[in-house]
Amino acid sequence: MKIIDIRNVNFKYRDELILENITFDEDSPVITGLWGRNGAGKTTLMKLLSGQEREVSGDVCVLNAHPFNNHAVSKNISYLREDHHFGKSWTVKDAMYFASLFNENWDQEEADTLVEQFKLPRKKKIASFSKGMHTMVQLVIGLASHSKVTIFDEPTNGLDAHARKQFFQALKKSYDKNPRYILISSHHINEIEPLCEKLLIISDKSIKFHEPIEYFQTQGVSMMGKIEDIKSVVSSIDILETAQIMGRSKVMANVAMTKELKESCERNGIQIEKTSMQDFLVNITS
Ligand SMILES: Nc1ncnc2c1ncn2[C@@H]1O[C@H](COP(=O)(O)OP(=O)(O)OP(=O)(O)O)[C@@H](O)[C@H]1O
Repeated sequence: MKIIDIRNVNFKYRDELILENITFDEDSPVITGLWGRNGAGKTTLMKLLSGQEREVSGDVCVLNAHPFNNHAVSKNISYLREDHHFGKSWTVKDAMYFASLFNENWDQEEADTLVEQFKLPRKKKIASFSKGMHTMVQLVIGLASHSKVTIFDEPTNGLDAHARKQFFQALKKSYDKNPRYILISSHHINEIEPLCEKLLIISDKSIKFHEPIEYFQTQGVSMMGKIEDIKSVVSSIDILETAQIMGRSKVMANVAMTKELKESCERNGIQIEKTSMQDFLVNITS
């Protein structure tokens, strides 16, 4: 059974095409990072996967079923986003109680441990919490639910560095204990890189890449030298960006950092280094 199977999906808000011909699948538990520039359609894709929006055409299949308006499948999907509302008078204790009723794989021990770790007061109203504390309540629910498909939409927005680190550690621990499909969006690729086994990149309304993290760890190089020398080692179509620095050319290229390429650069007097993943992604989606 495929966990996710998305075929030729198009989605519009009114007449505006937001996602076009989206196709990807996943058949094993994995932590996948979702990256794209502002307005690229990350939240929209997450809403389609969690059954909160319906595709205009194509087929969205999650856990072998169409998730839109389908409680049988959506009970196995957790979608956590910043503006989630809790009941006005709810405390953490209430939120955890309701979450335990709606999530059949709920792990109370993990929820208790996380509430302690995040130092969330159990009996105070969530409505009186700071923005970061409010987010933490959702993160605890997202993790302790152990849903087969768990989707975190920019989960660390508004969290301080310490809380972000705690969340990432908790996510890894929870996943190791119970591997499942986890999709996590973030603009800060460096933060999620150590956690992710794959990256899903959206650009121009479509999936640009759905690759293991290792692909992004080798792809994308920065070269400095004479442009004619650089063009002798990489093809012009792989050149993403060129700048002039003190009479020399600085080029970012969409090629893998291989031993052969390093050696060719050495022979041609070209300095070469791996670009940061963030720079590479920004350039490849420009
Ligand atoms: N309810 C809506 N009605 C109309 N258009 C919408 C709606 N929600 C989102 N959009 C549009 O859909 C596009 C994709 O938005 P989406 O929120 O999915 O992007 P995103 O990648 O999550 O962006 P960001 O990184 O800024 O959060 C944007 O152009 C946005 O304006």
